[in-house]
Amino acid sequence: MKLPRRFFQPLATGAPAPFRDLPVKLERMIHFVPPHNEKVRARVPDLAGTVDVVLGNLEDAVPADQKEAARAGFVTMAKATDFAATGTGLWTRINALNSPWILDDLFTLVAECGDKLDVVMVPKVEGPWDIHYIDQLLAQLEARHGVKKPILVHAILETAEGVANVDSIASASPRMHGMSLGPADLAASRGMKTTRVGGGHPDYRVIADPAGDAARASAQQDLWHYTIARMVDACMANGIKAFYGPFGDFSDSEACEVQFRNAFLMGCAGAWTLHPSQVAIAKRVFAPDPAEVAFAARIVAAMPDGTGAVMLDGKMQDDATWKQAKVIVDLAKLVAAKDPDLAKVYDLG
Ligand SMILES: CCC(=O)SCCNC(=O)CCNC(=O)[C@H](O)C(C)(C)COP(=O)(O)OP(=O)(O)OC[C@H]1O[C@@H](n2cnc3c(N)ncnc32)[C@H](O)[C@@H]1OP(=O)(O)O
Ligand SMILES: O=CC(=O)O
Ligand SMILES: [Mg+2]
Repeated sequence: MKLPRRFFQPLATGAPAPFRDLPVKLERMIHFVPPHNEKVRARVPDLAGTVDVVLGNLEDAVPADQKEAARAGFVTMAKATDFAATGTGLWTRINALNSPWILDDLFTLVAECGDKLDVVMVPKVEGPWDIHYIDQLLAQLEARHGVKKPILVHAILETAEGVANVDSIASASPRMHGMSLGPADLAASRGMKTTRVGGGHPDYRVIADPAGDAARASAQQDLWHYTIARMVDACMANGIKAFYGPFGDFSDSEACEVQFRNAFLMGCAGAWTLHPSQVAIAKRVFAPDPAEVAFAARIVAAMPDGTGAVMLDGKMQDDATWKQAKVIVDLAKLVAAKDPDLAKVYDLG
């Protein structure tokens, strides 16, 4: 373990110092773009103003013979749009550490557009050693190319070993931005018997005891509850953000919304959107409900210094519920700063 006083030191001479605190950003959706697909890439300048994060994906879903085209497409895409001007994050998902592409991914992207790149998403992270490797390499590349602000790292939680090491991944480096659940790779890694990408499964249920001839009540359970809870705890304990990942059935927007909402209620900041139709769902879900915001604002106003006990509509409020209310009001303010329509609805002054 590194000494605490060395934790925030740059890992290469000339690399920017790591952030002490993460930049505060609204990241309701991480929108995946296939950069080798010229048609989709052409939509990025318009897309940039409508999503919180544009991610150019270099890993799974990019055919092996198009990895180089995806990398080049990402560089073109990064240079063509001023993402910072629209308040949109620019991320990439690099190839896995054991793949033949990762070195060229990082060498090319940091050299060509390191100053525009906010976050590198790292797939199939197994433990803190993977983050340490990327951390050191990024520091060397930042130093070589004179990158001014540190590029953050986001891990995908998508292997059984990664879940076993989730706490030490979350605390591995000050470069950690957060973590996303990757239900597809995780299902495979765990030997789960499903071909779905996220969401529920009709066969994962509990049933009531037999009671004569009456039909036994039965309810579907949430396959992802345990992992999302572990991920949220690991992230929040380390001051970083948790995200739900992909929902693969684009035809079932209702189920996508339920999966996103469960993640939101559990503490996630956002989710991946793989298709334009999922962007509106993420915007709807990852912004607090106006009635909840109004009630939270009343709690904050009723306890100006956040201490004591008061009654509101028959419900007891104290220091703990004040903190709950603060989470909602702070998020509403962040959303309102970006969304004038919701700013009017929230009416937080
Ligand atoms: C499962 C584990 C994981 O790793 S998930 C992450 C990896 N997967 C991805 O990144 C997939 C990202 N999405 C895509 O590549 C496309 O959405 C795929 C799946 C190929 C489907 O595209 P397509 O067949 O064109 O769908 P469509 O006809 O319904 O599209 C309608 C219009 O929207 C466009 N579109 C599609 N996807 C995106 C996107 N991600 N971002 C921006 N635009 C997108 C299409 O080009 C199409 O445009 P137009 O109306 O023809 O002009
Ligand atoms: O990369 C995402 C996943 O679900 O696998
Ligand atoms: Mg994956």
